[in-house]
Amino acid sequence: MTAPKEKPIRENVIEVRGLLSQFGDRVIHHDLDLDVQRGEVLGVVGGSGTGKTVLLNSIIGLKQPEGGSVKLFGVDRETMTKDEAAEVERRTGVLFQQGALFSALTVLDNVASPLVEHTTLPANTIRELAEMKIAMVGLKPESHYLKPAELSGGMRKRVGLARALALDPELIFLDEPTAGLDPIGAAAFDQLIRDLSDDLDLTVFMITHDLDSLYAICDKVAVLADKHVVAKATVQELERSDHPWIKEYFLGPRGRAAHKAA
Ligand SMILES: Nc1ncnc2c1ncn2[C@@H]1O[C@H](COP(=O)(O)OP(=O)(O)OP(=O)(O)O)[C@@H](O)[C@H]1O
Repeated sequence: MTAPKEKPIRENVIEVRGLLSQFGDRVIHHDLDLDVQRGEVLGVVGGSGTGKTVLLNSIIGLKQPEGGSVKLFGVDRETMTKDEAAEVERRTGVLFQQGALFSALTVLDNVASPLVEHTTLPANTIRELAEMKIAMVGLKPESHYLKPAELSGGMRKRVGLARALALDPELIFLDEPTAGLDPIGAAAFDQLIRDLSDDLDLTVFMITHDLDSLYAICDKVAVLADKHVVAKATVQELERSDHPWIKEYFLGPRGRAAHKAA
């Protein structure tokens, strides 16, 4: 596996400032700041229920923040026009935790669906583009006419990734992409994400509990605790942190095992 290389600092693709997220009286995020630079593979970690998915949803616009601001590609979510929102959506891909594939559609039609929705391309071009994305994530043409129920968990993740890549996004969001995969499948999926980021200059926002993924492919890791991002740094820097949760996470038995394997 190729270790992440040091990259020059580039413009922010995601810029979150003073985010406040609540459900009723329950505060999930308070004064949360986060920057993600172009081309960066960012791992997002934190204890269960710390609000990683809520953060993802707030950035992609599925949850309206109660305060603060979220900018994508330099455009503020709150004031963006309908056209700007459509443009941001076109430049962004999302792989949800459960894959969120359409169960009634074949692999090919699942991957083609964003192209059907967002472009006016002729059907044969859409089909060719979908076939290319399916090949790009390492699936064979035999998978084209299978339905999601006929796929393994790893294949389903790959189809979800192919669909997230359908519109050639510059930024993708992945919610626990390797959850449920065996270690070999997870390592292969990690490598695929790293290669895509390197080859396509893709910015990746990846929620994960998988320490191996952090060591193998992430340029930086953002840690969610105490309702905000308490650190954003390389894993090597985080290993030296004094924050109790970070210490426990990286220097506990699983962290040490991942460190040794990296
Ligand atoms: N629609 C909702 N209504 C009310 N509370 C919600 C809603 N969605 C999330 N929450 C709450 O927000 C908190 C953060 O949830 P979130 O799913 O973001 O956690 P997470 O860090 O992704 O957790 P995990 O690692 O277990 O997936 C949780 O306490 C959850 O119960």
